[in-house]
Amino acid sequence: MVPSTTPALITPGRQALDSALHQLDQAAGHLGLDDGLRTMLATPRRSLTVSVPVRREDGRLDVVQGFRVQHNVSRGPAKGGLRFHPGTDIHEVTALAMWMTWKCALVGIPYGGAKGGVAIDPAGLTTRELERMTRRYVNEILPLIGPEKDIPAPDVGTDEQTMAWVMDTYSVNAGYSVPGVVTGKPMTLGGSLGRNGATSRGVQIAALAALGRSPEGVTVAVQGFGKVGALAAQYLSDAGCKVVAVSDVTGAVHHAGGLDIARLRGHAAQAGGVAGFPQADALSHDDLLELDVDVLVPAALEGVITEANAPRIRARMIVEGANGPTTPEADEILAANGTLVVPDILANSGGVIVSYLEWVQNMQAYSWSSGEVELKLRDLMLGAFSEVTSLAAERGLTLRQAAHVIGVGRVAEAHQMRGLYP
Ligand SMILES: NC(=O)C1=CN([C@@H]2O[C@H](COP(=O)(O)OP(=O)(O)OC[C@H]3O[C@@H](n4cnc5c(N)ncnc54)[C@H](OP(=O)(O)O)[C@@H]3O)[C@@H](O)[C@H]2O)C=CC1
Ligand SMILES: O=C(O)CCC(=O)C(=O)O
Repeated sequence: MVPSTTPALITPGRQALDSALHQLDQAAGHLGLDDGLRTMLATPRRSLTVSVPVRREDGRLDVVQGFRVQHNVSRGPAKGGLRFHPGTDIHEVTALAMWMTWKCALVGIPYGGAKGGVAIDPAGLTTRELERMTRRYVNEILPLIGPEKDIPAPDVGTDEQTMAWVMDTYSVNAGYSVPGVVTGKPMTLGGSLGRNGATSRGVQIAALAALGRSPEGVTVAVQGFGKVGALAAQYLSDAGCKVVAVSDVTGAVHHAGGLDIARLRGHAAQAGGVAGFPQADALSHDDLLELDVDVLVPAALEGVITEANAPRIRARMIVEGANGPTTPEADEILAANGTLVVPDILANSGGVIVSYLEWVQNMQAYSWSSGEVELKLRDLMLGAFSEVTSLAAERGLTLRQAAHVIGVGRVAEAHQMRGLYP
């Protein structure tokens, strides 16, 4: 079922899609789904590629590609983030949209899966250029999105300011304010308490649940120090773990006695990255992934744990803050070596869970306290965690296989009940 690809055409995005299709194929096998339904689940429902003109401050006109893929809408409106990254392509966005479908089904929120992206480096644009580009991209995907159709949110390279521009562009076209069209918004535009740190809080909840013992002194390495990685490091450190290493594009830093994460966040904000943090030694990007730690949290991009480095991974547990950081070949090696992998669609589901809570608040024009949001987040995540670990134990599956069997199974059931599948 995994389509064959010419080696010369294999981009990181294509590799991510191949991984997602492989995981679907395995789950479909466990569920005994027939070929027609498998093909339906492997195929995005809607897939849009757009050209986005970007007028630069010096008058130049660049044209970049943008995408929005709705992988599945059988359980509700499509939901998923917007990624601004130079390496983004249609394959990557399709893979990320497919993972959103299984993630929403796994944690039991009434959404399908989507993802969007623009192949651009936001750090290379001025704020005005970024705003113009975002608004133009949103205008291009306008027919697809809406609070009852498809609701974007932040991902790599986007933030609450981006979401504010999405909300405004959509609202200007509608003629009235539509806060429910996007989540991860600033509080002043209808954002939810707790959304900023939600993915990281979820990573902490998943890691502590998987550890099943006191976090005191548990050693952690975190790859990626953006929205997810920095706060995951903070929350794990707050819980008593010793975060010994973190990295971002500027480099990796290590301190065996434990990094002061609050100080490191201050340094990264000032210096533009973690490199050069005075209370730590420099480390290579590759070495960070191979440190002898209790917990490794990949929180950057896909395909960083592969068959090449998996045999050298010494972490006892991997908690996937990122989407798709581990390839299927690496998964097999890690399973054989006894490394527990808490899979992305479970470990990083805190973000979309609180996005759902934000959307529910928007649709009711009502707001919940941070305590209420946190309680609902914990309930949904721990409920899914317990279902995944029980099924894994019962059927002798890895946590990723069990999570996919549950997520894919729920979507397949929705198709069958609706009769969309003849
Ligand atoms: N934001 C969210 O709510 C959710 C995000 N995710 C996933 O989490 C991951 C991170 O997203 P998010 O934190 O939002 O993105 P950000 O853009 O906020 O941060 C990405 C981070 O990754 C770093 N990075 C990129 N490449 C490398 C590399 N090769 N080695 C080390 N660090 C690297 C970046 O470094 P630098 O800053 O120096 O560029 C940055 O610190 C993605 O996989 C995303 O899909 C999953 C669920 C929800
Ligand atoms: O919050 C959301 O809606 C989606 C977050 C996201 O893109 C993800 O979970 O990968």
